[in-house]
Amino acid sequence: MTAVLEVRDIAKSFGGVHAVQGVSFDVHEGEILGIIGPNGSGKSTLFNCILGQLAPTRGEVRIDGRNVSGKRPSELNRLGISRTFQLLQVFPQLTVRENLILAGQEHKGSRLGRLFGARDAGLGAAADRMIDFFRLGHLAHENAGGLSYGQQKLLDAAMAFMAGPRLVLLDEPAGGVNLTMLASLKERLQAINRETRATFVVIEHNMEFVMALCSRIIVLAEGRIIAEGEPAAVRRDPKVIEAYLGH
Ligand SMILES: Nc1ncnc2c1ncn2[C@@H]1O[C@H](COP(=O)(O)OP(=O)(O)OP(=O)(O)O)[C@@H](O)[C@H]1O
Repeated sequence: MTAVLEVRDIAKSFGGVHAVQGVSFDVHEGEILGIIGPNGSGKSTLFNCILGQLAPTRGEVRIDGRNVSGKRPSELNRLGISRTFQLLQVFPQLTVRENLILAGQEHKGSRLGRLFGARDAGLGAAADRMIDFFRLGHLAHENAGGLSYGQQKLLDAAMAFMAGPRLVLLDEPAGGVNLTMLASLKERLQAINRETRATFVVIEHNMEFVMALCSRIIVLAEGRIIAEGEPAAVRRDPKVIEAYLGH
C-alpha cells in the first residue's frame, strides 16, 4: 500500500515545553486515520507541523514520498492537501454556494481572483456538486450565518473538498455538532472518502465519533504515541485509559 503521508520523527518544542517529542507514522491511500489524546498532548502542534504552519524542531514530512518539510501552507495546497480548522472558517455574510466558490478559489491560490474575478470563477459546477453531496441544496442560497452550527460545520467540511484534495486534515470536525448532525457528518465524510479515495487525518475529542469514523487511531500523550490500532483495540488499551483518566 502506498503511503500518502509519512511523518518521520517530528518534534516541536516551545522554549522548555516539549509539545511533540518524536512522532512517526504513515497514512495510506484512502485511509481515515484519527489522532486522539488528552488536552495538551500535542495534537494541534503535530497537525500544524504537518501542514507547514509551524516549523518542527526536528523531523520530516513526506507526501507521496516527497519531502515537503518547510513548505508553506499555500504550496501544500497546490500539492492537493487541504484542511479544516477547529474554528469555523465560513463567511457568515456570504451564501453557502458563495462560500464554496471562495474556498475553491482559495485552494487555487487566486486571492486576486477572489477579489476581482467572475462571480463563480468557473467553480459553480464544483460548488453545486458539493452542495448535492453534503445535502445542502435547500440552503444553497442562504447566508451561512443563518445556518445552524451543525450545518455550518458541514459546509466547512464541504469547503475542504472543493479543490479535489488528495489528503485532507480535519481539525475537530465534530466539535459542537449535535447528535443528529453528527450522524450525517460521519456518513457524508465516509461517503466522500469512498468516492474520491482521498486520505483523511482527523483530530477529534468526540470519542464515539472518531471511533465510528476512522479505520485506525493513533493516541498521543505528552507528545508521544502511546497506542495505535483499530478503534476497538485502542479503546480497550490500558495505556489509553490511564492517559485519559490520569489527565
Ligand atoms: N505557541 C505555543 N507556545 C507555547 N506553548 C505551546 C504553544 N502551542 C502549544 N503549546 C503547548 O504545547 C503543548 C501541546 O499543545 P497542543 O495544543 O498541541 O495540544 P492538543 O493535544 O492539541 O490540546 P487540545 O486537545 O487541548 O487542543 C501544551 O502544553 C501547550 O500548552
